[in-house]
Amino acid sequence: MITLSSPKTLSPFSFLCNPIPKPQIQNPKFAAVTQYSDSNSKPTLDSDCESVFQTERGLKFDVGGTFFRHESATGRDLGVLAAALYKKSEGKLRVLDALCGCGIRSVRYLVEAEADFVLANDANDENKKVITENLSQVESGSGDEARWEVSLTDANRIMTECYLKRDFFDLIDIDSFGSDSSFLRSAFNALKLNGLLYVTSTDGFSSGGRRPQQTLAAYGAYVRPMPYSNELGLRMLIGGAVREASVLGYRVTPLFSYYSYHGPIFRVMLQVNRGKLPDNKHYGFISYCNSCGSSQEYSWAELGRIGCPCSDSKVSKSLVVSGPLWTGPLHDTAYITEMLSLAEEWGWAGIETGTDLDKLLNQMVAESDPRLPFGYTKLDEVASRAKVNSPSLRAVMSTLQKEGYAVSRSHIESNAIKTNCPMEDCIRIAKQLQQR
Ligand SMILES: C[S@@+](CC[C@H](N)C(=O)[O-])C[C@H]1O[C@@H](n2cnc3c(N)ncnc32)[C@H](O)[C@@H]1O
Repeated sequence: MITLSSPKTLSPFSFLCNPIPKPQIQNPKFAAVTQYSDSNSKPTLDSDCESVFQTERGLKFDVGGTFFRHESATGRDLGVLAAALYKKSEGKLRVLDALCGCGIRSVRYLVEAEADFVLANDANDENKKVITENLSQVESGSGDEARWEVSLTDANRIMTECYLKRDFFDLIDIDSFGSDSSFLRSAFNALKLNGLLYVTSTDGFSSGGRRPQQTLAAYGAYVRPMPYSNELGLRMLIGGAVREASVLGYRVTPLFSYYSYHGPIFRVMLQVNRGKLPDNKHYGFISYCNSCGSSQEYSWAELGRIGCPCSDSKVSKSLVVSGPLWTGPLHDTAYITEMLSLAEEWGWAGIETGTDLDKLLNQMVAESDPRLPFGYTKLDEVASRAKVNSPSLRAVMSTLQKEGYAVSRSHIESNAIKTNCPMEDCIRIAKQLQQR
């Protein structure tokens, strides 16, 4: 009988109970998941293998016929900053770039974050030439000194193989199309304790609440339409990871959460440790009342009390509830502050990759004020409820501050605020501003 021992999982046999899934490749052309059972039925990618060169943060690389988006550069910047902070504090950094495309992230983790080792993996073997060429810009080393390797297999397969070899990583980057849920379990298994898992969703349609059955299947959350749908997208992504982690006896903490409307893309950096979520804290339900515009948070123990303070006869029709999902902080303030300092030290504060990183990180710090509730309030919604023109963001924020409310902008939605001011007072302020 084979006896496997694992230093970190509850059941060393969990993998044997869940054999390696059949190869599953996500088709970059249609951003949809296509399951195939043998290599002959792989989706074709129309790759003409011609070199197409791009630059990012001064690094030149070939994207050839691979899936590459310039708009994802900010997500790459944030990943590199987190990786560099990890290397600084832990002194070592081994990265698995599990769905690497052309390998741009792998190169950046090596060059900018000074990773000791990067395993660049992509299931599409047509990407091999481009990935290898790009990585060849970095000295490869050999044997125990190897700085990088390329592998061309299914992400679940490589992560499971690494786990079985007890070859763990400090950072795993899952840059998938659609939902990353199918990769989570093997990623947790292949990650070191205290390691970082950078997860993705590009599923903006689902976070809008129009496909609750799909969100239930992918993230274990029944998501309904609410005005702050893109924040719900981040919260269901974290919530899905919380659930999957707890199955294996792990606890995840979001270090930062990033939404970009290009794609759209939802990215979250999670720190993974042993333990369970205490008393389901931060993993619960959110309600929104279409009638009065107020939102509430409920733990599992409070489910029987779901209702709305406006409690008129329309409540049952007006109230929508989503969950379970992550209701805790989206960012760790101290951590983003460190990322901001590093970005400034590197001279990255500007807009070289399309987003002003300095502004973004400052907004993330501001929106992580613990006095601010989940969600954001769109000024268009306030204006429509107040029956006035949309007030200026600056004027609303300054009035709220004068009245003693906590308020910040939201990096997710440009014409929205995060505030602990109730909707009825936002409406009053919008009316007052109109009269001036
Ligand atoms: C969003 S792209 C990656 C982009 C890249 N990380 C970047 O920053 O430019 C997703 C990649 O995943 C690959 N892929 C799809 N399904 C996969 C699977 N099951 N395992 C490994 N790679 C997969 C695709 O070939 C594609 O290159």
